[in-house]
This record gives sequence, structure tokens and C-alpha cells, in this order.
Amino acid sequence: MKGFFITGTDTEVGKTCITAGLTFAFTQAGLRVAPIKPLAAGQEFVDGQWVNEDVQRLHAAQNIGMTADQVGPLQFRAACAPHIAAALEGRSIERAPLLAAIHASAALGELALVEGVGGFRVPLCEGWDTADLAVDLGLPVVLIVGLRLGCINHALLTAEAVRARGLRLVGWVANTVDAEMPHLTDNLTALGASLDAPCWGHVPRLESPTPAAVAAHLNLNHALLHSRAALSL
Ligand SMILES: Nc1ncnc2c1ncn2[C@@H]1O[C@H](COP(=O)(O)OP(=O)(O)OP(=O)(O)O)[C@@H](O)[C@H]1O
Ligand SMILES: C[C@H](N)[C@H](N)CCCCCC(=O)O
Ligand SMILES: [Mg+2]
Repeated sequence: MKGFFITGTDTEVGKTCITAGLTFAFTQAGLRVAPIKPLAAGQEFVDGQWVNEDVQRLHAAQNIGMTADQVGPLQFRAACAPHIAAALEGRSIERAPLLAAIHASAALGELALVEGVGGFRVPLCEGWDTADLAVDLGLPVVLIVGLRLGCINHALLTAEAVRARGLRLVGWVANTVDAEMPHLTDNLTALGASLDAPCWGHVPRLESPTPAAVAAHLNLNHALLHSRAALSL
């Protein structure tokens, strides 16, 4: 599978927003992009069906004709850790069928953008977590850093965990969670100096964080270099 695994310093730091922006940007660059949210916890009943917001946003960002189920193959009602959400419904998360579903969805495009769940090490089932999922998929990792006090430590812990799994951290995106964050520039400098991976962009707090608006703040030079080489484009 060709693509990137999108992780974050935490839940609610902008992984979906940035993945939608990356989908837009790579699509503009001429690639057929398959955004995938393999596990989605938290559904609402809208127009007669249960839907997940992440899946809807990623589904809306792609233009290769994926169905919502292909974007989000495994969805749970409760907005909590996925293994807990699954247990609440008497279900379990099974590794082999989920990997098969991700591969099938990725095959619909030429570049897969796989969004994780929460931070990098969220348990999925006995002996398998989201870091293992990234390893199973063999994808290089992009880290979304939610800019707020504490993010330097979270970013460095995540980078260490990514590398400890033998995965490559190919880039990181600074996403403005706290628009009033003091010493923003100094924080960005510290992140840049210590993450040892290229920054793909700094996304400000946007009034309307549409994929196009997010993409305007992303610089895909590093990403395209990497993906064109990986894809032989
Ligand atoms: N740069 C931004 N400007 C404005 N709003 C943003 C920005 N980034 C994220 N948001 C908003 O913050 C919320 C959390 O973002 P998002 O859903 O992308 O986080 P996440 O890391 O994917 O969360 P989860 O762990 O639930 O998957 C969303 O409502 C999103 O629209
Ligand atoms: C529901 C929420 N928005 C995410 N999709 C799930 C976050 C799981 C985090 C688990 C944890 O690390 O404690
Ligand atoms: Mg998300």
C-alpha cells in the first residue's frame, strides 16, 4: 500500500481536518487519493442513518467515488476509546478483516491517507494497537501536532514511539488548537529543532476549516517528493 498514516499528539488535534486538507492538496496535484478512517467511534443519527463525522468529512474530501463505508469500514456508536465502544455493542475489533477492508479501500486510489484514532498508541484489541496498525500497513507516518501548551512533550513522545516501531516519521503539521497560545513562534522553533522531520505546514485557526482552506497552508513539496518516489510517478 502506498500512502501515509496520519497520527496526532492526541484526540481532537485536527487529524481529520488535516487529512481532508491533504486529500484536497494531493488531489490537486493530480493523484487519486483514498482517505480512510479505519476505526471511527462516535455516531449521530442523521436523515435516518447512523453517521460518523470524521468519515463524512473525509468522504466529502475525496473525488474517486468511494462510498462512506469504504472510507470508514468499522464504526461504533459511542464516542470513546474504540475497544470500549465496540464492547458496549457486544462487538470486537478483529485485526485480519479490518486490514483486509483497509487494503480494499486503499486499492481504489493510488495514495491512501489512513487516519488513526486519538494518539499513536490507542488499544484496539488484545495485543494490537494503532501503532501496530501502522506497522501492519507499512506506511510512513505524518504527525499532526495540536498547538497548545504541552504539545512539545506529546510530539516528542510520539516521534520516539513511531521510530521505536521501525516506522519513518516523514513529516509533521502544526495545527492551531489554541489560537491564543503564548510564545507560538518559540514553540514552533522547538518542535522544528527536535522532531527531525520536515514540517508540512502550519495551519492557523480557520473560521471555516474546509479541505481547500486547510490545503492553502500545507506545503506538499516534501510529501510529493516522497510519494512520487514511492509511487514511481
Ligand atoms: N485549524 C483549524 N481551524 C479551525 N477548526 C479546526 C482546525 N483544526 C481542527 N479544527 C476543528 O477542531 C475539531 C477537532 O478536529 P478534528 O476532528 O480534525 O480532530 P481529530 O484529531 O481528527 O479528532 P479525533 O481524535 O476525534 O479523530 C473539529 O471540529 C475541527 O473542525
Ligand atoms: C471519540 C474520539 N473523538 C476519538 N475518535 C477516540 C479517541 C480515543 C482515545 C483513547 C485514549 O487514548 O484514551
Ligand atoms: Mg478525526
